[in-house]
Amino acid sequence: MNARKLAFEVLRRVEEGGAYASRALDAALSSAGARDPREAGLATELVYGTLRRALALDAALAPHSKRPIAELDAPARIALRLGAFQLLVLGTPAHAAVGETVALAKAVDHGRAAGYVNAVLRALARAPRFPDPPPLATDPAGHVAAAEALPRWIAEEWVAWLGPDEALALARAMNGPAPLCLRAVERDALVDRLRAAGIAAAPAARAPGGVSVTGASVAEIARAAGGLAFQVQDEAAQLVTLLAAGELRGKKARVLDACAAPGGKAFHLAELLAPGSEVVAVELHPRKADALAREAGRRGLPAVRVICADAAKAIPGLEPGSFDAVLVDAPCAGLGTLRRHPELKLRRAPEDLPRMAVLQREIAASVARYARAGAPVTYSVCSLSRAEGPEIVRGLISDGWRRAAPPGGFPADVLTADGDLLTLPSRHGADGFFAARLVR
Ligand SMILES: C[S@@+](CC[C@H](N)C(=O)[O-])C[C@H]1O[C@@H](n2cnc3c(N)ncnc32)[C@H](O)[C@@H]1O
Repeated sequence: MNARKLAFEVLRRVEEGGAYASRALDAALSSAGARDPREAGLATELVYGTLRRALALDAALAPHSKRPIAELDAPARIALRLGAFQLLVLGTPAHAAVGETVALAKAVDHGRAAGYVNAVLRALARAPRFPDPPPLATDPAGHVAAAEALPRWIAEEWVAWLGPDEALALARAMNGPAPLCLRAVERDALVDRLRAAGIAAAPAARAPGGVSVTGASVAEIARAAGGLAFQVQDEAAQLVTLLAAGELRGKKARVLDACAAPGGKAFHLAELLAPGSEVVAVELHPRKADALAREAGRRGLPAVRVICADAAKAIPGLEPGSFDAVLVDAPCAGLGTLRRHPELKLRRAPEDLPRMAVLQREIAASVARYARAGAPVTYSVCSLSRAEGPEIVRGLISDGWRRAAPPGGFPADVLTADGDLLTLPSRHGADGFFAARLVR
């Protein structure tokens, strides 16, 4: 396996085919078969690093390119970014970074782009540097954007919401590796088994079912778990479910999960409730709804009942006022997950936020009718923007909802002054989530 070639092909699938980087990389690594772990590690670093740093790499390449990097054909742009990442971040010697990248470009488009890639990379190799960011004090968003290769509109949003220092720390954390966290009903037994197999595992800091693992793949964990059930799920996602379930933990209850696939929170809810409970998992897309139902069956969770429906409208078969809790884990821009999905930096646009907010507001307002009087409705997103978080809550409050107290013992360090959940990779290590628990 050639790590650079594999990374180049994965990056093309991401940019030209709209694939998720994590899925395209996993698929490419497994179809490359028996592999050298060092080459797999390099391929992973090249894919994630190039996507995370793409905007800064483009800025470094720009003075050496007659045409704007964004306007080049995708294979040339990807080759240039890959080469620049090796020169500027990995410190790869120029002959290898340039020569091997040009060889990749030669293999596509009858080698038309190779000469251009060669000339631009050679020029960069003579003066290998990123442009200096403007000072944080005078241009905070410009600094955050340039220093951490973040689109300026996201930097502006985070600076306005969280302040320049937190925005900078957050943008930096989004360029780091994402932790691996699991959820298990038999958490302590799982930690013991993983440790016995030589895997570094520890109880997560806040979620009672959470296990933090370092240095092992999911396949290695599954082998070491020896049949103990677990699910890969970030700690912040676990906290959202705990907020939604609240005092219902261990009790028989009916809970509605209005945006449910792939099912992490629905399965967690089913595990938290007493036997005889029901978790109605609603999902818009038929293929995702089918996969969710199959996975619930595979996990032996009969409490999960899947309905394929649009949660922004009346849901067939459901009685208003009939649920003890409602969770709205709404579709969102995903800005809290840039560590795991760095391609979102390039794929998202400012107009996504108001567009998502309209949908989020519609879904939340529509499904709230299914909560019985006094039952909590928890609204959550794995995104970090005011439009998708606090402003949605403000709208619901103006419609007559009020904030409910978080469940007893809920970790205080993930709660804002208003009592909403806000997790930041920079502060909590977990993914970026916003959630609010409301009642009427
Ligand atoms: C953030 S994801 C949910 C993640 C899920 N709760 C979990 O923990 O695994 C949002 C889901 O809502 C679905 N969705 C989008 N629009 C919807 C709608 N109008 N009604 C129901 N589901 C919708 C998406 O297909 C996606 O699967």
